[in-house]
Amino acid sequence: MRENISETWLVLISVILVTAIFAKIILFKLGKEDKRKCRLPPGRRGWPLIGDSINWYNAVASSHPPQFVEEMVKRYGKIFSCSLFGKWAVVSADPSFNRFVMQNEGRLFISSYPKSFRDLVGKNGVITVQGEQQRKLHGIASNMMRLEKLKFHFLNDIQKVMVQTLGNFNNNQVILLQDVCRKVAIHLMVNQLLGVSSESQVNEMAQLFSDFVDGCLSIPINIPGYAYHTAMKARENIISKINKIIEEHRQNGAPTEGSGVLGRLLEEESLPDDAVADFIINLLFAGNETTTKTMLFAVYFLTQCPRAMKQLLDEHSSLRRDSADELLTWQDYKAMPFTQCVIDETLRLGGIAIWLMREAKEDVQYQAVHLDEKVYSGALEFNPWRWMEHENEEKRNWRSSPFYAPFGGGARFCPGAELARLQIALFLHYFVTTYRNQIQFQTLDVLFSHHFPLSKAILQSKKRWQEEKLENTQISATPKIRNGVREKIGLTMRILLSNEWLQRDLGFLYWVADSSRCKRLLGSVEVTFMVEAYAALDSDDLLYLKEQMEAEEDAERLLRRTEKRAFAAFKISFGLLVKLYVLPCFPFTNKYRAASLADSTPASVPLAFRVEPKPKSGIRQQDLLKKVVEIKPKRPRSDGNQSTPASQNAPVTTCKPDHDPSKEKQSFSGPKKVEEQSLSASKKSEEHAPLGSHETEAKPRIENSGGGLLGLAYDSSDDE
Ligand code: HEM
Repeated sequence: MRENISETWLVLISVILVTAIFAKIILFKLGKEDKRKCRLPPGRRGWPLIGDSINWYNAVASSHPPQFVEEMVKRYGKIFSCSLFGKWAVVSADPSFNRFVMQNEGRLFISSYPKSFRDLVGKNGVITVQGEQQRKLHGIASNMMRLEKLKFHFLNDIQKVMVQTLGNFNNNQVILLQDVCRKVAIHLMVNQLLGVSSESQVNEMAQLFSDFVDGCLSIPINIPGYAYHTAMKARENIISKINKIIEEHRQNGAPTEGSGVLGRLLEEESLPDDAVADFIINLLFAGNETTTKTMLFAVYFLTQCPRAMKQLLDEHSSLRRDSADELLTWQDYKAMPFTQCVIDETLRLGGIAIWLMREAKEDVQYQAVHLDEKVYSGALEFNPWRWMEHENEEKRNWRSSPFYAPFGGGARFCPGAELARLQIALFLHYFVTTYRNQIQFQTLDVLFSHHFPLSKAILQSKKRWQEEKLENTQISATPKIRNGVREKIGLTMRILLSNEWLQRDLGFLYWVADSSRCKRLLGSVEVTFMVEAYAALDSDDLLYLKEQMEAEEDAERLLRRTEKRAFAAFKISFGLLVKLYVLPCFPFTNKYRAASLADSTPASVPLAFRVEPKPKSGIRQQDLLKKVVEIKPKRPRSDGNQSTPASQNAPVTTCKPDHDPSKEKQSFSGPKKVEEQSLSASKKSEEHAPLGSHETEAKPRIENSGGGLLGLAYDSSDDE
């Protein structure tokens, strides 16, 4: 009996609990639980506690960050409310309201950051302080980096660092573009903030700065092994170095030149030591990642848009000094109008500072106006020429325009804006003029590793790329992206045969990296051409092969068998390589020796081709190759293994007319044709699109959508 009673109670309690939970869910969903809702703009509460946090996060981590906001704007209007990370938030995509919020900093709204972040960047820095103190520090920062000071204190130093850092990259190395930009930006920071210039000191500080910056955007777990912990340690070390410099400065007086922002701060201002250290660390945080990303995105967009690249190169070639050691002058910097358009367009489309947080009873402000089609026609295209249009003159004023605010506004307007623009312009100058041959005719494969830390496999692959001393063949890799999901890597191989470069697509392989879910999935394997067979054969072999191929069907059978074997060899040789999703991108000197394929994979090499050389016949090698490769390529499989877009993300950025993947898919008709195809596309667009013109065929197009902070992508030839 007792047992029965307690069971009934248990059931009753469970029913009450479940009902309460459901009631809570329903109330949350109806938005009735929180009375404040009626004071908020239209919107929704979403799921209890979680609200829209997952949707928000998925969008921000995807290749199209504004996606969530776009959807909400469609439903509720440009200012809406939602629940993010357990708090009510107001999100604004309205230019005028955004401006109002920025102008009312400190009055109606305040900038706010989590405690873990404040602990790291320092409680006394310009970013973290409020009110009078913020105004004071902001004034100092703006004064230190204002336009008139740049020509005296920064112009030459930036160039020296640039020349030195870029010069340290060896042409025979495969270097990731993001590594280049990161290194340049960090070295600039060390030099300009601390005035340090000796190589060993710069390297030591660069490592500390780099550890610090990594931790700023990481999960705040202060336990050894975590990036945040490493960053806290780096912060301590940076502070002790700064204190040492302060001490030296007090003992020896200011150095005559090159004392950096720190030296000038000590000379001109009277801040307490701990405030000096936090001031420097705040600048480091605010200036480093933003500048790195802008450099990276600028080169990425340019490589997707040969017409813009050409115009930029022309502009900079006309500035090139007689002697390589001669530095650019301030007049040179002022004579870069197109470069300024490229910078503006990169800042607009790249979404570097994609959202700014303000607290006013837990409000969030979001800026999505840069990609608003109503404000910018062809908003998702990289179109630097738009900034030359008369109608955009007003809009372009990045200090006051409500439609273009890459550096924020109001009391927290970026004090480093002019400096950043100078750095990026000079970076573009030295980058494109130094590496023009590598980048002029090649697509630079830039890959963004924001989402994932470099895995061991990637590092191994990178090492392998660097170690291989490959001749006669160049390989480039391109990520294939569909619906915002990085699906696989496409490899293109160029082989030097009889002084002519043949170019073939090797197929797309292996790992699917689902950027929104941070997962790696195994994709299908396809090889469409027997390129490896070219590599393993010399022209005599090919002639012999031709003789062997009397009957069409025999030839086809033989080729199919060879293709299979060649692919097996390819798989072994490149198995590791193709798992890259951080790409070798620059300079384009990866080489592959034909023999190395055979050497490394003796069991799988197509033995049928290992024949005695025959005397040369009059048949032209390229006709023969044409014949060989015109055998119908394997069609890509469309079975369940084929990688499918796992996310609902909108597709991503690409520049269409200059890179037409459909051409790559055409049957191969001789090396010249391939070269012509790739060159004529860019040539045509150059010829038919004069400066400032906007014919659609010449204008680089960003397909579907894009421009997010966290990812950009490429056309997928699979889509056809
Ligand atoms: C392309 C590069 C850059 C972009 C896109 C950028 C963007 C921004 C934006 C949007 C803000 C406003 C943040 C807010 O309102 O909460 C800001 C603030 C700031 N930026 Fe930049 N920035 C860049 C480069 C730099 C550089 C090179 C420095 C200095 C070395 C710098 C130093 C600062 C500082 C100190 C603040 C905080 C100002 C304050 O809170 O009073 N930035 N930046």
